[in-house]
Amino acid sequence: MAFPRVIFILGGPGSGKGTQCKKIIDTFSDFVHLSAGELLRDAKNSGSTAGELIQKCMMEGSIVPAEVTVGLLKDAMIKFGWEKKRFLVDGFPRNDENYNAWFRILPDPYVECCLFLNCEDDILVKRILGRAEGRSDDNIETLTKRLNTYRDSTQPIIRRFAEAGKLIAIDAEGDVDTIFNRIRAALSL
Ligand SMILES: Nc1ncnc2c1ncn2[C@@H]1O[C@H](COP(=O)(O)OP(=O)(O)O)[C@@H](O)[C@H]1O
Ligand SMILES: O=c1ccn([C@@H]2O[C@H](COP(=O)(O)OP(=O)(O)O)[C@@H](O)[C@H]2O)c(=O)[nH]1
Repeated sequence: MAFPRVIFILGGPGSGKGTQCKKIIDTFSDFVHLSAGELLRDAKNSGSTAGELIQKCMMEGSIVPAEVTVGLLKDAMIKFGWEKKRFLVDGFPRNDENYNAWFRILPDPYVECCLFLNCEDDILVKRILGRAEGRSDDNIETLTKRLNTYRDSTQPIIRRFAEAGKLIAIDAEGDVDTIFNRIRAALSL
């Protein structure tokens, strides 16, 4: 049985995960972009039973329980063709619970690497407060909590990938195309 190939994309809120994933899928047709945050927002808006919990976590800048997120990611991968594509899993795994659930629930998927978009907090804040998507969590109060969650829960996961020899760190400061070229070079695309 073939397994899906996965590249996790991590980085702080506003580090450019969505922007760079879009550029990758627009340029290379064998990639599929799965944003964990988008899947959660879609589930919330479609009246899923987990909707209230998702809304609460997003407004608190905390992390939705893994069984919800992994279920959505798994369903999306199956929909796109489980073993045929290279999946860019954006914004996940964000904490130990996410990380452990991924490997517990999914049948030993092949994780190529974790791409880490590295960006200082002051730039993250500027980008998020300038993002014009009308997201209810893009306000300074929730953003402060998201940055704390990123530091306390997600950065240890990034270190975990580094220790496993699976981390590709990218300088995510600069213009969008310069960063995209760094990613292409790092992934040999
Ligand atoms: N390299 C960059 N320079 C300036 N602004 C950027 C850059 N990359 C992304 N942005 C902008 O910053 C905001 C956050 O980017 P986004 O890709 O949504 O980040 P994330 O998915 O990591 O939260 C968006 O408004 C986006 O247009
Ligand atoms: O695997 C995930 C991905 C996202 N989120 C929630 O969704 C929010 C927005 O995440 P997204 O990746 O869309 O945006 P970012 O914060 O990186 O800009 C986060 O603050 C979390 O509350 C989550 O709980 N688990």
